[in-house]
Amino acid sequence: MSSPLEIAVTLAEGAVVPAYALPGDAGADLTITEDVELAPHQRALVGTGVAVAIPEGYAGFVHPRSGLAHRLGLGMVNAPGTIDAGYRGEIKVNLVNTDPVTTIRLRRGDRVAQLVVQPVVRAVFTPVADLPATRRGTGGHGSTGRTTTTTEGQA
Ligand SMILES: O=c1ccn([C@H]2C[C@H](O)[C@@H](COP(=O)(O)OP(=O)(O)OP(=O)(O)O)O2)c(=O)[nH]1
Ligand SMILES: [Mg+2]
Repeated sequence: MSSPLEIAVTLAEGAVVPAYALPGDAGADLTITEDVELAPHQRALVGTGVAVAIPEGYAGFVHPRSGLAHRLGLGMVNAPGTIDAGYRGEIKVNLVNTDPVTTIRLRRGDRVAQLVVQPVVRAVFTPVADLPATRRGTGGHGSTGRTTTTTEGQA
């Protein structure tokens, strides 16, 4: 197994070091430092108390947790949130309650999101007259055909 990438972190009061719940997990869980109550469809920018120094050539991506999404309807407005290598501020999570009926109550210390660290490349964007041809061409947005789960055209 390759050795893990070391990332320096600072912690505000009540913050928890991001940690992988199990071997092989891609995301290190992030906890919040305050209690939050989200009414149906309400959103809130919530602090984790964690700041990181991600090395150049990598970025962090803050993803929702599927269990909370499934059980409570908790989502993230900007999922996945991008943590730039140069960012030294507190990682914040833009949470949203997607449930139409039930309020979500989160407690300080709850693991509400997960940080996935990935290599990233910097591109050079070069304007040209024409792009190289491909089989897909300009087709998108369902151009390869309908899926069996579509409700289009149903009464
Ligand atoms: O979920 C997120 C997303 C971003 N950030 C922080 C880290 C990131 O490096 C910085 C800027 O994020 P982004 O580039 O997505 O936001 P922007 O609206 O483009 O702001 P900026 O003009 O500061 O780049 O905000 C978070 O703490 N949480
Ligand atoms: Mg930006």
